[in-house]
Amino acid sequence: MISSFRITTLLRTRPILSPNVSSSRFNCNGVLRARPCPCSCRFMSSTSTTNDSDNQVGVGRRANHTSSSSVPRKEDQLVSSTGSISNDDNDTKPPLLPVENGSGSGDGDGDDATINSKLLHRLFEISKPERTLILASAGTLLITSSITLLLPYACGHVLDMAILEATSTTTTSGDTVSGASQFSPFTTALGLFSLTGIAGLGVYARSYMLNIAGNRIISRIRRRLFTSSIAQDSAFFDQMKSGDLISRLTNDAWYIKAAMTTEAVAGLRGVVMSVGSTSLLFYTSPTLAMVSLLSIPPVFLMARIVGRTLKEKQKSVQALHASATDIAEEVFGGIKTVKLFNAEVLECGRYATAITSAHNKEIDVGKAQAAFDGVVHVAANGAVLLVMGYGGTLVLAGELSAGDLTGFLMYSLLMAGNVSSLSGTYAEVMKSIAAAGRVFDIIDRVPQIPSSLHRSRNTTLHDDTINKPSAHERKHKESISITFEGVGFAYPARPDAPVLGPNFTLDIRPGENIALVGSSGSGKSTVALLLARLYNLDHGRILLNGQNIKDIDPAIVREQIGVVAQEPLLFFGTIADNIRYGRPDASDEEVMDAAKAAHVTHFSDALPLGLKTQVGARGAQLSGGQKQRVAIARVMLKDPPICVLDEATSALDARSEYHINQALKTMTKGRTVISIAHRLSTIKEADRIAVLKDGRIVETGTFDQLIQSKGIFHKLVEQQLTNY
Ligand SMILES: Nc1ncnc2c1ncn2[C@@H]1O[C@H](COP(=O)(O)OP(=O)(O)OP(=O)(O)O)[C@@H](O)[C@H]1O
Repeated sequence: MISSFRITTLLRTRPILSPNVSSSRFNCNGVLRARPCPCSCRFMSSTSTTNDSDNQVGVGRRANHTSSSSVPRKEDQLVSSTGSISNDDNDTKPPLLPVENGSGSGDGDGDDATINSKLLHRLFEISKPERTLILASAGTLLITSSITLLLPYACGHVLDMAILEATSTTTTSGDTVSGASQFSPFTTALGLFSLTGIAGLGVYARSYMLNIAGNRIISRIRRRLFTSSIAQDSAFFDQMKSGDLISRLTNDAWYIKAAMTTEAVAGLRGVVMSVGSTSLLFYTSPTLAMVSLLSIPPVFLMARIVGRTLKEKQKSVQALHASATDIAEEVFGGIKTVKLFNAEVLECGRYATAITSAHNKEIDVGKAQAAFDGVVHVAANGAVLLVMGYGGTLVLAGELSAGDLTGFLMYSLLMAGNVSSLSGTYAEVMKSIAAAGRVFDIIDRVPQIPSSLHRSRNTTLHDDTINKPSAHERKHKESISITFEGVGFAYPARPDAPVLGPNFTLDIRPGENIALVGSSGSGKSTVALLLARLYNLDHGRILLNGQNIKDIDPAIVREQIGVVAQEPLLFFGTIADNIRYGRPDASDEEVMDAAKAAHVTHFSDALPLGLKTQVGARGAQLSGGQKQRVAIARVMLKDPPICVLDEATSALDARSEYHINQALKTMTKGRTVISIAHRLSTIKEADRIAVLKDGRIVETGTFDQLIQSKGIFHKLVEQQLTNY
């Protein structure tokens, strides 16, 4: 009677896996786990590293990290990524956007299992440098798991000793039984506590090492991803949403980090603890062990079904989050336009729709996960209760001691907890595989046009060596001739709407200043973009001094060309930083000279910090004309042999324009200049004017010749003069 009462009391002190309380929040000692998950999910600690105690018994402890807000952001360094580059315009074009098959394996073939194992293999590869740390942290499992596995045995033993003592006391009517009096449960507990202290140290070491490994891994992934993204050609960026790229850099990279650290060790711990506790179950009572293992088949079956669903659904979740991020980014970048059009409500609605669909999809994922948690919960608790019922009967029949049953129940709980934890790990790894597919899709994408990152390419594809920009070699540039020969081009995003061609031909002599005119949208800026090889041609050739640009390293081509764009983009930093963008190794004096020549000092001198004044994100703190002057100074500092001035002075007042034109005249002396212009003031300065219409040059000549010929140019000028 007494012993069965004590067993019941003891069992009551165990955490009861109530359906109302998420067992994920407890360790096996029923202690509420203190650290919340970094995202707003309902689960507890699973931050950057594992902090889970080995004692974890509860089920369904997985965290659901799909919220972008949950993901820590980190500025990353630019590193080199190199690879084989197709340099052939006539190559079969690769898909503009990464194929969303999640294979990330480059070939995209194979069944699901093959793709998963390829991706896992690559994840291991990417984590290789942190192998020692991860293995060391896994090694701590030997200590912590052994101690954890010892505790149920010790508890059972303590209980048996206590029962023995109590029974002896009763039967001897007050006589003390020798030996039993020396047993003190408290001293035993104290001894076990010191062991737990050692296990605590092991948990600390594991957490500490995984934190380091995790951060290094995520940093490496983000650097590689950023490098591969930035290396892509313009056609890629025309179609890829920047929000999607950011989402891959943040959310997806975070998932991979979790898989390779927290989940990997959690998985290993799950295996060690499951195998350990199962062996001890068989050691204690093989019959009871068989009963308790009944829970495993439904858990694994469910894990397999749910794992697959999760992987697929997770990809949509990430894509939907990317769309929402894209909207946010666009709105914040264009906040003035939004406000000027009172479009706050519209934008809030747009964002709400996007983020709601992302979260609805997440709820969908949650449903699958909840069903899984439910099955695991019932299976695990069912098995424990079965053991309790059957084991209790064995105790009553005298075939099992109360201590053994207690130890057995504790091992059952350990096993159930770890099996469910293993299934959870499987589900998380499936999500990480989905994320890895999205990340490797970009990392593996070979740009059609090599970027300057590939210049000093003597390393392998995924080398992490920091590829510092080579020191600008400032050779004295000779004038360069430019020839467009039978060019045909349509933007890859609009392949059915040719902009130039089918036979766009133009010869520009070395040192010539040619003005390109034509109606809006006729393709003038496109000519400059093609010259700088930001896009590949559909057909034809562009020659610099007779050499096809596709046979020259694009970085070298771009070094020869300075473009002052219609809407120049400045970067966050000071005015001086932005000018120095033209030539990073320029001295302060050279920056100052360029600033003076481009009349930047006219406005910067009036600012308290002069050239050290911050321009804000995208140069938002400067006026349009000021931005143009900084952009001109940037090109002046670059000092290239070919200058493309795309409405370079359109935002300037007449006086500034006059001064800058003088400076540009000095700067462009002896250089080949393409002035893309609508304004007469620019056109008149040109040596020759070429009129662009329907994708080809329809007239060329000097200003006077074209006026006299009374052709298209004459009409354009007339229209402009009438508008004045
Ligand atoms: N990235 C792009 N993707 C698809 N189409 C584009 C892209 N950039 C420009 N276009 C289209 O190509 C055509 C030529 O554009 P381009 O900017 O070269 O004209 P432009 O003559 O410089 O015009 P403007 O004088 O107005 O600046 C336009 O119809 C434009 O809509």
